[in-house]
Amino acid sequence: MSFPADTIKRLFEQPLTPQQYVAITTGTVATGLAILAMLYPDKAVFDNDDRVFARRKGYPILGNLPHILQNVEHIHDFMLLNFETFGTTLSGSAFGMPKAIETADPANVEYFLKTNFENYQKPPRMYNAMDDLFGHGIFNADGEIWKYQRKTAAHIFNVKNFRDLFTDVFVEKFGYMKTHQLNNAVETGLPLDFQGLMFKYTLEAFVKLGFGEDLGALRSEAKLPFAESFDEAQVRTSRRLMLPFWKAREAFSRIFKPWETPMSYHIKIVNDYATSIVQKRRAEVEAGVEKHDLLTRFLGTLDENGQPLNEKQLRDIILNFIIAGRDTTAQALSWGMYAIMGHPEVEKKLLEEIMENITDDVENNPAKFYEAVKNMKYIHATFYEILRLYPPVPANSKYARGDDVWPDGTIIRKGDHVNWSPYSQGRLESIWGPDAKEFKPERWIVNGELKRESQGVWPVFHAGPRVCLGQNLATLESIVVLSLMLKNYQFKLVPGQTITYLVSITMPMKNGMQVYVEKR
Ligand code: HEM
Repeated sequence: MSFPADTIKRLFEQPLTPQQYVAITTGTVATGLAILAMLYPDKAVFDNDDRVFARRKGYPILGNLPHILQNVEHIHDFMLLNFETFGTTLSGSAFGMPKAIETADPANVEYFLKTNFENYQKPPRMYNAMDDLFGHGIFNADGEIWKYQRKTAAHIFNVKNFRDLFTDVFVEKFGYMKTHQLNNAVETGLPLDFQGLMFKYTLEAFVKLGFGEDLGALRSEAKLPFAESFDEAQVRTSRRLMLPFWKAREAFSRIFKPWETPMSYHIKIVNDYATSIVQKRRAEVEAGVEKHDLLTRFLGTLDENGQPLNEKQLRDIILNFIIAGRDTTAQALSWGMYAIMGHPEVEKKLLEEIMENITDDVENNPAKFYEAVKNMKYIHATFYEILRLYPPVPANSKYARGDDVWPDGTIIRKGDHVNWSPYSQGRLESIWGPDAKEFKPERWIVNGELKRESQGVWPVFHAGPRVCLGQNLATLESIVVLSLMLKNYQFKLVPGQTITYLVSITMPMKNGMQVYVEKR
């Protein structure tokens, strides 16, 4: 049977009813989706990459996006599971996200962070998502903008400062914490939030040695509004990085969830704080007050264009250094105490070493303290082991400027995103052996000597030209604090808590950690 041409013409000329319009549109979209689902049955639509990667099977059109959404609250363990199940170099594709190659292979990590450093930069997507909080500070910069900041800051981390200034600040600020929060917890018998206290301590200590200011974080009962907003802005920044379409999602939230405080509110609070520090220092410099801290150095520095730094550049520097100096070390101390409380045999060995080296005389003399720390192998081993299992920067990302081939043969193309996971690397049996998930500081001591792993095997402080500038500072601070705490107090975990991580730029405990404190 065939329709005469004038019948077909009449059918098309008739206006469609709304029902017909909906039916035709739905039919067209459904057919389109069905065709795309056939073409992309287990990966993201338009992912036409012809390279073969080990990977978790995705969903039609959406690829791995549903897996990511399902596991967003424990993404680091999900990544670990993927590496354990499918191999140490993988790639998935997720709708709305750029092509990413994920690796936990130490040789690859060392290669792209160190050997072929020039070929890898921070991902443009990351600059964008992190811009509100980090601006063009050291963590969110490459090239000349990164170089002048690294060069300027490096001057601060010299032996003289470690011996004469840093240890002094760490011991002094511990003294305050001891006579206030810790002794108070002993006397009242009430639990305290250990992580909350560590965040206050490291903030107070870093602001003092970095910017020459006594912030009063330890004096304040409540969390400072600056710290509150700084933490929230970091969590939101990490969501921007992990999930697609962040600009649309945030615009949607502003309209449909008007009760939520917007990112701009938190950014204003942190900006006001950073700007107030800069203004105060400028006034001091004008009044002829001499200081030699990090901020003073940056006030005398020229940027990549040979210009003195403006308020925005200085604000970026302050906030980047606070995250570097506060969050990472507070988390290392919190996860560290958690691990020590769960391993009395480690605590006993630590105490023996502390009692032998940190006598009362040493405890009250920062220069001697600095020297004594150098002999304490077991506490160093414990610190490395803490970072292996609980790396404060648990995952990270780069972007390939050009084609490349990795040591394991993986083909990299210009524009690929490269993700690596110190969290997974620290827990893989293929790297650390069958006891990989156990807390064993002894693995860092071989024939009585402290052993360091290569930066590829243990990238907790990054690797190559961008290796963490503060690693010795963080190690000294952590060892001073752990020594003084364990020498003076015994900590007991309040039962019934869930201790887990919060997914953020770094790896804080999600609900803090309540402990009882007793005098030793
Ligand atoms: C346990 C404590 C710490 C850990 C685990 C840690 C880890 C890291 C990591 C993984 C990076 C690379 C970040 C990236 O570019 O993606 C980094 C960079 C950096 N860290 Fe640390 N850090 C710690 C403590 C500190 C401290 C106390 C400071 C003191 C200011 C500091 C200063 C820096 C700086 C300035 C950089 C940027 C280096 C560059 O890009 O050239 N860090 N750190």
